Amino acid sequence: MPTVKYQKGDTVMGRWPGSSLYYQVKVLGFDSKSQLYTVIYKDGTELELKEQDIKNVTGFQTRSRSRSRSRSPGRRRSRSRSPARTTRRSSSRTASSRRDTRLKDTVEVRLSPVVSAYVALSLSDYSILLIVKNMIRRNAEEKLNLTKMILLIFLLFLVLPTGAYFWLLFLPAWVLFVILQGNLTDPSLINAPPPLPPLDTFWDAQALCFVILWILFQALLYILPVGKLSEGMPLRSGVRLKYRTNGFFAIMVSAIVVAVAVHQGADLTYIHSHFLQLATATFIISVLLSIYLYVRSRYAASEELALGGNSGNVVYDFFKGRELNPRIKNFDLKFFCEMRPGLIGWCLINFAMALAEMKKHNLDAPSYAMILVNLFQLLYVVDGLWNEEAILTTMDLMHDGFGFMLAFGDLVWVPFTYTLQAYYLVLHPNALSLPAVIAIVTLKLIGFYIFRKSNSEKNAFRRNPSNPKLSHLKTIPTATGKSLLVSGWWGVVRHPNYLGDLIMALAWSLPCGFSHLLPWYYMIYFIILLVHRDSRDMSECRRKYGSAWDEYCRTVRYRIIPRVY
Ligand SMILES: NC(=O)c1ccc[n+]([C@@H]2O[C@H](COP(=O)([O-])OP(=O)(O)OC[C@H]3O[C@@H](n4cnc5c(N)ncnc54)[C@H](OP(=O)(O)O)[C@@H]3O)[C@@H](O)[C@H]2O)c1
Ligand SMILES: CC(C)=CCC[C@@H](C)[C@H]1CC[C@H]2C3=C(CC[C@]12C)[C@@]1(C)CC[C@H](O)C(C)(C)[C@@H]1CC3
Repeated sequence: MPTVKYQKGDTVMGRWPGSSLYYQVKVLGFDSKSQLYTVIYKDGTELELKEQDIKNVTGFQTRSRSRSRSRSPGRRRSRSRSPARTTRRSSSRTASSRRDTRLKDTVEVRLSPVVSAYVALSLSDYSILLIVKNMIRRNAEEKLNLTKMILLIFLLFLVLPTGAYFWLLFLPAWVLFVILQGNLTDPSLINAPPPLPPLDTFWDAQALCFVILWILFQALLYILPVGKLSEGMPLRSGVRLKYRTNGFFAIMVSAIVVAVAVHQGADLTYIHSHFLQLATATFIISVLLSIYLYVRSRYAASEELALGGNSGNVVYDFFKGRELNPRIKNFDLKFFCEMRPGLIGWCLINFAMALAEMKKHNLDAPSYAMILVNLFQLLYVVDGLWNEEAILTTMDLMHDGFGFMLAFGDLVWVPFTYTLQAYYLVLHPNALSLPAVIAIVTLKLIGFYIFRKSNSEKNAFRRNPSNPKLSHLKTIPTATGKSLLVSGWWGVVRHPNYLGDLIMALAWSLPCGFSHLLPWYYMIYFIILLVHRDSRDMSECRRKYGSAWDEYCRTVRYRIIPRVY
């Protein structure tokens, strides 16, 4: 390699992809075509890095002594000494922000593609594989722990590229399954699926027109120059995109329009009687949208792509999503789909189910159970839209590509499975005593309080770390320049917002009673979703923040439920 800067066999410092951490690596070779160096970390991990992600060891040793003791992140355990190890915890914002400024020069991260054994995996999935690898080793060392092993198999299944094929088929099939179950007198999540209805019952052109009209109506409300223009978090390029956060306005206008339509004689119980056809129509739209997203992502610049979902495996990338913020002019497709048609549609469907219940059982008013489910979920959605800006600091908006998973999740999964409790109650009434109502309402309020307070605390901190209202909170500085909250809600557990969300989910299922598992589906799904998101976030944060994250985990020991998990 005569003209290249680093030679085969050189020991250099290589940037760990997606972070600002450098580890000692050995150069194995250089590919002049791709201009990438193949390097090997101490634990045997091979990666391909760009020249700009490599530095001389000498510069590092003079800058910081502790750096020389680093190991690669793949091997790092909680006690490891990694380059970004921070032992000092700062309770003063000034101290941490001073350090933040000093470290600014290490913030910019340019990723080099990972091309090796895990070619089809995203980087976060790659980190999950490393966790799984560690778990297998530890499980072999310790005694086999059944729960850990189940989690392990589940995680492996989620990250394997072949998993994408499975999920592509499973998710729509599951929506169909629960919708068909909800129509049975004796639904069951564990019995064999009911026989498929004839194919033509799935299709209804009118249902498709209604869905298209609904999406266009929401798009119109979204583009109206009403409400705040909020800034998203800085992208890798440093740019901050602007988002029209007028979700609360959108749900208010939608409510007025629906009320006027009902007053004019529109029969919303159509939604209950054509639930399957509406779901099919929305599914078709989500598939078309995902195809469009995939095709346009092929023309997107590399800095516009998410870190995951760019494996080269078409099915996997189609499923995960490649482009981070696909936009048509200022119209942000991901933000719109996540916050508008499905979310507001969820409330519309719930309301229609309440009307269907009244019609079916000749009631003057919906049952207590139906009222509770409607009000609880309405509160959840309205709160999400009122605090719409906070969504800009969540994982989906900041890190995930927009592909089938989110398009289908936002447009089909949310409105057609999150409404299952209300859908179930139409045919399966459940009488509630007053004390039961009071107990369930109390539970919901507790969950909501934890959820809202913790989300707002993190959002306020991420938007302005020097916010005087947060100056009493302890923080841990990290090598990226961002700090981590280590007291307040984020000092109780690592995901207090998930805890609040789970308590609320419990309060949503309780009104439906215990006769069937179907209305508990959301609770079960949600536990799986949040446990998975938590591990994904853990590995993502470990990769980003290195040993500062390990220190956070040592200080805040539990993930979601204090002293339990
Ligand atoms: N109903 C549903 O179907 C559903 C599904 C999923 C999620 N949710 C809800 O949506 C909300 C957002 O969830 P999310 O999954 O996006 O995760 P999140 O908890 O809002 O975001 C995780 C991110 O927060 C930052 N963070 C973590 N620990 C921190 C600390 N100690 N101090 C400061 N920042 C910290 C990290 O990002 P940075 O460090 O990069 O900022 C991390 O990646 C949650 O309330 C969740 O319950 C609802
Ligand atoms: C297809 C599958 C199984 C998964 C896709 C996940 C997707 C449905 C969720 C991922 C993030 C979720 C989310 C909300 C709704 C469901 C998701 C999009 C949320 C908009 C619900 C309202 C809340 O107030 C919120 C905090 C704004 C939520 C943000 C995350």
